[in-house]
Amino acid sequence: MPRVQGGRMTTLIEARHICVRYGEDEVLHDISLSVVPGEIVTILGPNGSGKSTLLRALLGIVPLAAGTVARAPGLRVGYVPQKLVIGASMPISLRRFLSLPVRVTDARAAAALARVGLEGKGGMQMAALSGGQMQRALLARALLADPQILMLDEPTQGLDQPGEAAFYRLIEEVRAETGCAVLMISHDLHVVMAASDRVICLNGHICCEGTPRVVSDAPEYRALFGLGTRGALALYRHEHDHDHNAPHDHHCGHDHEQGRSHG
Ligand SMILES: Nc1ncnc2c1ncn2[C@@H]1O[C@H](COP(=O)(O)OP(=O)(O)OP(=O)(O)O)[C@@H](O)[C@H]1O
Repeated sequence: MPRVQGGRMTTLIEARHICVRYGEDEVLHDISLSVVPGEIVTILGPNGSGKSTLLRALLGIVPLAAGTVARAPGLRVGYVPQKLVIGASMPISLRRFLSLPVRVTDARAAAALARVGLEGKGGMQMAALSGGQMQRALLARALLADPQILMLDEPTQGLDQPGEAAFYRLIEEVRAETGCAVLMISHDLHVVMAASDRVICLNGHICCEGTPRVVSDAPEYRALFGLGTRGALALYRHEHDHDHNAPHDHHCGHDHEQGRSHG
């Protein structure tokens, strides 16, 4: 169960030894992690390493083959999916979108739009929003839940670098104002290193985790992401010096406890 100290919840979400299988494939093996109020935790990993599955397991929308996920009672989650595809054939205004699935007052909708820099844009058609505006719209809707934790699945995919940096600045502002925790998936190493309190490197299992500095110095991280400016490319090439096809016994030649800031 999430820990409670002095009447205050110290853990919002806690996964213990979770495994997820799709058919025969075990895509997540023995993952344990927790998120406490106010921290920004980023999950990094190559394509197909199970990042989205992990978020969905934490949200309770994929079944667990093993392990447990505990959420603080009544936990309010704001979920921002990777992207929302809205065809031009589905006319819906931004204002109406904000009332899906829960109707909100005009005042709350206006405040949420103002918070994400979309003041006065409620009348726009969703299909007409730019990529950056769409991500802000998704964030505005997530904020209407008054979340204790925001869960963001690669929220800046497809944005240019200034758009991406602006989006993460916005996330940090929201965290500072509301004290909500943030658990996000990102591919952008620079942003991750600048904006996260804690980084978790995932590749079916947790390869390493800790503060950005600890993780960026970890051999497991360097093997996954390469060094220096090659990093982002190495991510996709997945040059890893240990064998993930071997049984997931965590005998990867490195110490998984090293670099943990929480446990
Ligand atoms: N509903 C599903 N049914 C079967 N297999 C799935 C399903 N969803 C995901 N997978 C598989 O599980 C693995 C992990 O997928 P997941 O989307 O969690 O990875 P990811 O790290 O988020 O990838 P990406 O960076 O490409 O978004 C992949 O091999 C994927 O093909």
